[in-house]
Amino acid sequence: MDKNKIIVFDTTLRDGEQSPGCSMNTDEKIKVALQLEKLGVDVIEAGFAAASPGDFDAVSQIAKIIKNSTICSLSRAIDNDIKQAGLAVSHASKHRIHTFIATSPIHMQYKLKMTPDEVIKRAVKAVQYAKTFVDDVEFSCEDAGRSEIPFLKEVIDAVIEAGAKTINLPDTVGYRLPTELASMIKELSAYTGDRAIISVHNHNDLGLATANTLASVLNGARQIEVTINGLGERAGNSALEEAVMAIKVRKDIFGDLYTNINTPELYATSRLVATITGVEPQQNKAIVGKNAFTHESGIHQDGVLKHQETYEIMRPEDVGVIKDSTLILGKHSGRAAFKDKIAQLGFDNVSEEELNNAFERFKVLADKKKDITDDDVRMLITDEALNHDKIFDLVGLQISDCSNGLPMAAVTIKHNNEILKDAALGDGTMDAIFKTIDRLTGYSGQLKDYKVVSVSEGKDSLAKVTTRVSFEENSQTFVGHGLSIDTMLATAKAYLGALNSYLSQKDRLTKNCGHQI
Ligand SMILES: CC(=O)SCCNC(=O)CCNC(=O)[C@H](O)C(C)(C)COP(=O)(O)OP(=O)(O)OC[C@H]1O[C@@H](n2cnc3c(N)ncnc32)[C@H](O)[C@@H]1OP(=O)(O)O
Ligand SMILES: CC(C)C(=O)C(=O)O
Ligand SMILES: [Mg+2]
Repeated sequence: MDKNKIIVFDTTLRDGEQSPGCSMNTDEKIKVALQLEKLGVDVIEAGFAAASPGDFDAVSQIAKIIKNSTICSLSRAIDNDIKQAGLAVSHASKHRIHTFIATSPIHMQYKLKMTPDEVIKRAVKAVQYAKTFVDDVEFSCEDAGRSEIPFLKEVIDAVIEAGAKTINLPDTVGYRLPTELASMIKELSAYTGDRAIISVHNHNDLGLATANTLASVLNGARQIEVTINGLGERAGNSALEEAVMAIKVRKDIFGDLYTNINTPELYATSRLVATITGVEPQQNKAIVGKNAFTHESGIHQDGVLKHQETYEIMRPEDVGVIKDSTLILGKHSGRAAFKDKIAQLGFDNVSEEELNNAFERFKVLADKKKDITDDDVRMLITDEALNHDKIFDLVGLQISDCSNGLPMAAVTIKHNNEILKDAALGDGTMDAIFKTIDRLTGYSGQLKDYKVVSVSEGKDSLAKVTTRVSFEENSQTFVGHGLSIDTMLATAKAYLGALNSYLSQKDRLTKNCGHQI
């Protein structure tokens, strides 16, 4: 084992997906997993296989596709959870089961209603059962941050004896301060020695997740559990991009410690996750926020122009932010320049069909919009990749809405080579669009969330609409994406996109596991 290597365990697809409104379908999860592999993540926690047929399917598909990262599934210390996890990851070339049970007095007494002895027995049994499926078993002491150290030592001894190779000590509720966690990890990693790898998984309830992760690394943790954009339950998890860049930038502190992360892929990964989930990182978010490398005030601009390092501790290109793009695209650009720009932006898995469609849309856009920015191109390509399952395809939209009139929408949709047309009145233009689409498709969606952002600046900016819709009572929500210079057109596309996502997931689950959603 390399003592200086920090194993990066990404849990965007599991803990990240636990963020309210961040659920992804299998296709979307596969896209994120492929990007995480390209980023150089060591372990991808692809989901919680026993949670639902959709989760099981996503973990299994990812296990079949990813070659270079270990694929892991979470499971409670319950036989059926472990079995589902074992079956789902079995296809992977490198696979792991991550099983857990809470070890803090408050969780054991009130949630599990178990004595500490029962918890140890259950933990041992879980690890032993997981070992019948895979060799690589990780055990987590949930709420380790509020657990008693002597008890943690007992659990550690017992699960290592049962075969666990990684011991995760999560600060599940983000309670600890860096000094406290540093001393806990120091004591427990010294206690564990070479018997297992100590991992940390810190939540951000007090805004200290990354500080806690770094303090732990300096005190013996050799695996960090992190998420892209810091997504995760409640206030989120420690952000992968923050922890990795801190280790890289502060060589004076971290010495020979290193990760295998290909940092120029960080920005593209962050954009992909933000686009798929519809959850944008705040503008001032470290590393990947819109303002992370923007200098507004004169003194700062003067300093950066004279010597970049006066106000920048890392180069934007180190994290994949391309600032001064030399290749400007406009209405006279051809396919070659467009293709080149896509490669420059880091997209190397684009199919010929996606490229051609995006190029056609780029030409239409270039007729309407003077400057095509890198963000416009990035969005066109991502939008093509996310909307390829066009079971219902929007062909035309007409709307009318006056302050004293009746909001009306007329929609034309292509479905199975048939053209469907209808019109409806609504309480507003959007309502009229949704009602017409519902009537045409025969599916009645409930809109749970709607967001519109402008992709770049200016009145002619592209509008990017994200909808979150559920199509069955109290069921999972599906995300749809729409991109257009016209916000209402983008809205209609996003609503149909959510329906297409629902239908293709339903179809996939029926084919793959005989389950209905
Ligand atoms: C800190 C974390 O992030 S933990 C991971 C959180 N992720 C998830 O919960 C994934 C989504 N969850 C789900 O889909 C569901 O909760 C399921 C399928 C996992 C379980 O559903 P249900 O069987 O209906 O149980 P429910 O969610 O109501 O309650 C959880 C049960 O698991 C028990 N439990 C919780 N953690 C563990 C554990 N690690 N090992 C064993 N049992 C556990 C609880 O005590 C409770 O048991 P009880 O019903 O006897 O009181
Ligand atoms: C299941 C564990 C690792 C977890 O997510 C937590 O404790 O926060
Ligand atoms: Mg967690």
